Amino acid sequence: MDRNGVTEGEFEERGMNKCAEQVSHLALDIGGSLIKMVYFCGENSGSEHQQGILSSKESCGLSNGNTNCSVLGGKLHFRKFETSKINECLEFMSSKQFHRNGEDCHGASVSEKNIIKATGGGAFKFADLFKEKLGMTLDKVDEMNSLVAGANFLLKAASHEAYTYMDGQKEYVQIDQNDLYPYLLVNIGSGVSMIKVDGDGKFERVSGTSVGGGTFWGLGKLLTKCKSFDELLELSYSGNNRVIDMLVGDIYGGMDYSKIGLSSTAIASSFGKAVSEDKDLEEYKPEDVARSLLRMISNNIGQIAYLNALRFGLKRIFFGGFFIRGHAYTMDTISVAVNFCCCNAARSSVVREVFIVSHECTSCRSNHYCFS
Ligand SMILES: Nc1ncnc2c1ncn2[C@@H]1O[C@H](COP(=O)(O)OP(=O)(O)O)[C@@H](O)[C@H]1O
Ligand SMILES: CC(C)(COP(=O)(O)O)[C@@H](O)C(=O)NCCC(=O)O
Repeated sequence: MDRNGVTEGEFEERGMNKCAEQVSHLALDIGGSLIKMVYFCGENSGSEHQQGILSSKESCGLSNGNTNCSVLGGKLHFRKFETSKINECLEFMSSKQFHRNGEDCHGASVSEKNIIKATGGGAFKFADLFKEKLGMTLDKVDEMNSLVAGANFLLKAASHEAYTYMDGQKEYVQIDQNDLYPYLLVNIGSGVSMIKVDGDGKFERVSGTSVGGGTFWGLGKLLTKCKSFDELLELSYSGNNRVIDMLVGDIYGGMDYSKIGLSSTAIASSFGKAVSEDKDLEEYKPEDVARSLLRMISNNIGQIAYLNALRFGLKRIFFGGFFIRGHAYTMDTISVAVNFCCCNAARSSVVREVFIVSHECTSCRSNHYCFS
């Protein structure tokens, strides 16, 4: 896309340079697969964003009477880096001189400015590296606490943040703040955590599974030779899982097993066809393998989530984490898995609503949130 003769990459780059002096908040989530970075970049005075919803004090989180901050509006920028390429993240931070930012807002000492909030396992693993390379100290924040606080905040403060996804239809839901709790939060990252949330700061991690986003990407990489996660996702769009999965109909001669509520098209055994067919991996199309894998993992997560909702009598499940990435087929499979379990449960279903929490800016659909 071209904006006034400036390509998108340049646009972002120029914006970044412009805001190098104006970054007022910076925080990191260093997970098993990805580093997620967020920073707030204020707009110059006189810009069209003057009417920003963040006042100078609010945007800087100040309560000490310091009104030096000139930020009136701006953007929350989100960036991601692969955790295995942490040096790219360090180089980015260094090139943007993040460790020198904040004077305008905080009037803080150099040592105070060099402390940044960080969550995820990497906040522990890489603390020394950040100190050594950038002179920054990571102020570690517990990842479950952050996850729940973030989900509660988004669900309450941002409209159009959660949506249901069924049969290709994305439907944003209006959350009644007085009827939010309890809910099950399913975070699909490298692994999967399932958390029962009862209120602000009131939660319990009730379950999880190691078969998560890392499994999809790891197995997918080995089986398809894809070089990137996006390539693997793209591939799964065009695949047909029925080529490799063993369906109920394959076992029952094309018929449903209606007595126990299984249709002929239901997957009886993921990758099961590969057992009876005398084929090597190379004889299967990578797109079919990718599709089977995505269905297997998404189904499994959906089913475990459903069982945990049933276990605690929860009527809502929210799914989040970078595995989903707004990918239609992933969301559809998760929704179908939950509904499949509901329909097949012996007693009446408890789960009534399945929501996917979005990751994008709800106003411009890009990877930053706009405050204007
Ligand atoms: N660009 C990407 N590179 C690698 N993994 C990605 C990417 N986009 C989405 N993913 C998926 O997201 C998962 C990581 O999700 P995330 O919520 O960031 O977890 P973590 O905190 O463990 O890194 C990966 O395991 C992979 O399945
Ligand atoms: C250890 C973790 C909390 C780390 O979070 P992540 O980086 O995967 O987002 C997560 O990977 C997890 O909950 N794994 C599942 C472990 C299990 O319940 O079997």
